[in-house]
Amino acid sequence: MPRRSLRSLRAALPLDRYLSTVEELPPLLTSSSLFNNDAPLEIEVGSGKGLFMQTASAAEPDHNFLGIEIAHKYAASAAARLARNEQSNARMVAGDAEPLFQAKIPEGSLEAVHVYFPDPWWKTRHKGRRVLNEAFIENATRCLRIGGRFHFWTDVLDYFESTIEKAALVAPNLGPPIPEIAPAAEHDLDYRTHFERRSRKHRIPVYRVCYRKQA
Ligand SMILES: C[S@@+](CC[C@H](N)C(=O)[O-])C[C@H]1O[C@@H](n2cnc3c(N)ncnc32)[C@H](O)[C@@H]1O
Repeated sequence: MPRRSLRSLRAALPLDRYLSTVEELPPLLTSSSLFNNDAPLEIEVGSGKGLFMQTASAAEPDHNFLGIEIAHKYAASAAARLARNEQSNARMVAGDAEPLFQAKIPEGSLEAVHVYFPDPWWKTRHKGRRVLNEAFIENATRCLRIGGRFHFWTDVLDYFESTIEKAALVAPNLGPPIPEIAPAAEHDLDYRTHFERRSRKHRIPVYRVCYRKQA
């Protein structure tokens, strides 16, 4: 039997509760404005097809999850996953995370920021386009509550090392980098993200770190 395309799946699902453009967002992004409650808010930057958003929001029903994905096609696909699972504690924004962290997220408000397998921008002249630049690291740290977590995983060693160096310089209050261990995966949904699944299945090393913001 032929598989249904992403497009036809999306057409059948009302995504209004799960997908917003930047223009449709409230002035400040908080649990109260987005989910009408005061549960801890976690944000994923660059959700891709949304595996993390699906599994994390199901595993932590007492937390809210906002995924920010610049590619509308992927943001809609991730939102469709959440809609299919009727995940009331998670939603997607189709847009650029950087200005949102600069202007729309209150200081000290977030439980966690997740950045998994950000685009590496391999060429030296393009590395300035990496989402984990100094300004973003500073803004994300400012938006975390004391004790809040910053997770960063990648399979690009140079990106991993330079981000750790930048964080130590511009956001010393993130504290020391704490290595994270990925659990064994028995099922395709056991990976943190689609890119993590791909890397591990191809035996490509993955570098994982978590920070906890200090007082
Ligand atoms: C390499 S993919 C990884 C996707 C997913 N995190 C995973 O691990 O499977 C990086 C994603 O980040 C998104 N992205 C890049 N820059 C972004 C930005 N400034 N704001 C939001 N999303 C961004 C890209 O569109 C892409 O979907």
